[in-house]
Amino acid sequence: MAWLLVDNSNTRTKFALGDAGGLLEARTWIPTAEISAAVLETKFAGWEFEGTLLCSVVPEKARILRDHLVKHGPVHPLTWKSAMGLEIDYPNPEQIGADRLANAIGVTARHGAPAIVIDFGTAVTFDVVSAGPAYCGGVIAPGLGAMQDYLGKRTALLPQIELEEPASAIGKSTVEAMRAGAVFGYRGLVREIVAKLRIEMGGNPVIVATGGDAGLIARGLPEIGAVDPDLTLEGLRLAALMNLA
Ligand SMILES: Nc1ncnc2c1ncn2[C@@H]1O[C@H](COP(=O)(O)OP(=O)(O)O)[C@@H](O)[C@H]1O
Ligand SMILES: CC(C)(COP(=O)(O)O)[C@@H](O)C(=O)NCCC(=O)O
Ligand SMILES: [K+]
Repeated sequence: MAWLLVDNSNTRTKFALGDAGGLLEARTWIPTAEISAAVLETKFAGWEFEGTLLCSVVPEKARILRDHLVKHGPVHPLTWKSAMGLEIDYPNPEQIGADRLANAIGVTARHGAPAIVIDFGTAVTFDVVSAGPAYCGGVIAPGLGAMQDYLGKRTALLPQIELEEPASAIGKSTVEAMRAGAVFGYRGLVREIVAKLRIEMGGNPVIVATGGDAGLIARGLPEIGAVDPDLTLEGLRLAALMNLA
C-alpha cells in the first residue's frame, strides 16, 4: 500500500510516494506559489496511492491540496494530534509548524534521540527532540533565500544572487561580498544556536540538517553530523504508517 506524502512548505511543495518499506521512485515538486486546482489536475498522472499524508504550513494552499487529493482517497493532515511516536513537551502545541513535527518524527526514527534537526528552508528551523523521545521546541530564524531576497528588494544597488560557496571572506565584488555575508554568516548563526541548544539540552544530541540550503551551509560545519535531504518526507512516510495504514 503506497501513500502520497506532501510537504507543503513556503518555497517549494514536495511530493513523493512512500510505503512501509521506504520512499518510492515517484517524486516531484512545484513552487508553492504555483499551486492551483488546475496545476494539481495533471500532476499525479500514473501515480497510484491509497491516501495522502498532508503536511502544510501554508493554509491557503493546504485547502486546495486537500480538495484535490480527497478525490484519490483519505487525506490525513499532520497536526500535533496525529500519532507520531513522540511526546510533545510544548505549552501550545497547535502553534508548532507541521513540517517541524515531521522533521522530529524523521530524525528520531532515522538518527535517534536526543537530536537537533536543522531545516534550511524559507525559514531556518531548529527543533529539539529529547531522549524521551519528546518534541521540546526550538528556534526559528530567517532563511538564506529570504534574507537574500530581502536585500535585493530593499536596497537600490544590491542584486538578486545565486547562493554558492564564497571564494574568500574579503569579497572583491558586490556579489562576492553578499555571498560571504550569507554563507559565513549562516554558519556562524548555526554554530551559536547549536552551542546554546546543546548547553540547555545536556547530553550528546545527534545534529542533522535538511532543507534546500542544507548542503551548502553544513559543508563548513563540523557540528552537523549528517545531511539528510529526505528527512521531512521520511517523517511523513512514518506518519502515514501511523495514521493511514
Ligand atoms: N530549485 C530551487 N528552488 C527554490 N529554492 C531552492 C532551489 N534549490 C535550492 N534552493 C534553496 O532552498 C531554499 C528553500 O528550501 P526549501 O527546503 O525548498 O524551503 P521550504 O521547505 O520552506 O519550501 C531557498 O532558500 C533556496 O536558497
Ligand atoms: C517556521 C516555518 C515558517 C518554517 O516553514 P518553512 O521554512 O519550512 O516553509 C513553519 O514551520 C511555520 O509556519 N510554523 C508555524 C510557527 C511555529 O512553528 O511555531
Ligand atoms: K520545510
